[in-house]
Amino acid sequence: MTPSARLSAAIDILADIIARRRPAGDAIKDWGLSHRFAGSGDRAALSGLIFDALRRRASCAHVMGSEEPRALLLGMLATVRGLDVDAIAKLCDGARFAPAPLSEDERTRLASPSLEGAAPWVRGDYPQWLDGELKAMFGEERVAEAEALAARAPVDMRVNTLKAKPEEALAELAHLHPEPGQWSPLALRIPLGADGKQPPITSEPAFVKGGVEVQDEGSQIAAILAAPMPGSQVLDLCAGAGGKTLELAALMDNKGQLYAHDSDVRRLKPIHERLQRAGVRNVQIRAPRGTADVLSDLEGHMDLVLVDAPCTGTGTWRRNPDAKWRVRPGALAERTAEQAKILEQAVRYVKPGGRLAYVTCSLLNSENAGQIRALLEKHPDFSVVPSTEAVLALGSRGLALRQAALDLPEGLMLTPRRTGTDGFFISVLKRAA
Ligand SMILES: C[S@@+](CC[C@H](N)C(=O)[O-])C[C@H]1O[C@@H](n2cnc3c(N)ncnc32)[C@H](O)[C@@H]1O
Repeated sequence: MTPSARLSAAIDILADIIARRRPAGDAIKDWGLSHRFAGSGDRAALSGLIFDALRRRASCAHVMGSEEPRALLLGMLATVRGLDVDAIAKLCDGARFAPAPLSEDERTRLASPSLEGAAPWVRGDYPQWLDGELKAMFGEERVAEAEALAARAPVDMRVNTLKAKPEEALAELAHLHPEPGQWSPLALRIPLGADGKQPPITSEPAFVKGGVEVQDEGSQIAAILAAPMPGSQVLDLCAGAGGKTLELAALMDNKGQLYAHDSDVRRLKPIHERLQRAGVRNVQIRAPRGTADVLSDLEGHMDLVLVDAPCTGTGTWRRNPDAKWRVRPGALAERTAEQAKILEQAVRYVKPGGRLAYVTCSLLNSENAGQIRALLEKHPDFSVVPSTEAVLALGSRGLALRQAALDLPEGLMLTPRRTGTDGFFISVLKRAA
């Protein structure tokens, strides 16, 4: 496909995503199925165009004075990709398969794209209704935080120490130019290619053999700060596909017992194959079975309970820019109610003297510090482990992480701007002995 044809197709797909409020990945996949002539390079380029436009949807609309998919893509070419008006006009020459030529108004706007006087949610590219929540968390820094959330994310890998050493994985992936992580001793960061293209990591022998996993460095840090001890009893209450379960098992060096549960059996499905590939041997999967209480025998026995709670996912907008425009106030209310319920359940499993780690990939106060404050009010036998202590699990890099993160009385907030990771809230609590 020519660059013009790709742009034209991207406009059509973006229209579908916006009109039907559907996930971008699904729309791109469907388009690929009905346009078999497009190769993988075409699909990658289209994804890059669409995701970049979604990342900057509000500011592109402001620059172009229009919410139309064409306006969003043209605005993105000027503001994100730095194309000048002549270069954009060349792509839009009205030829077969190319977008229609630029109008006079489009030319004027693309010649001097400006965000002067735009509201914070336009400059930061987030839904207006979230402004209060983000202000509560970041105050006047919310635009800068949101701008960092609108950038592309690198690919982070975690070395699975059950199968490989960090230096071995670095050597095996050398052709992808990985760099050691800034905070997690297990992290490798792989830079993105041109157009934001990700390398096909899951086809790499290092991945297939279980030596590395794809996992954002912030997520890695969350499991490390939870500090699961080898030989201890640990419950991963919201295990999902097992991203953190695998890391907890590696941190425990396969020693002790790790229980993986999720209320949704479908979410747990991939965990079986992933545990095998990673060489994990100390996990018992406790899948839900109708109305049976599959965790009752764990009550009061856990050294550590990890709650990797369902949340709005606002911290992962770099990776899921379409999700930020789909999230609704009703979803936030639903998530906070679920979180409170899950925390209430989680405390039952923590033994006296044990710990509870609460993690979200949300930046919103009501899903993070608000939940911890409510828990502490109801359960005075729990207290927050001070961040100075919690970060020691990271070794010598811990104190630097604490300085970089937003250090709240209830826990640490990692953000793309502060720590170069996805947004994660991590609170470690201790139950009185
Ligand atoms: C953030 S995801 C977990 C991601 C996973 N820990 C990982 O690292 O890959 C949250 C999970 O919580 C699960 N969940 C929602 N409500 C729950 C509940 N009441 N009890 C247990 N799990 C629940 C969801 O099904 C979802 O898989």
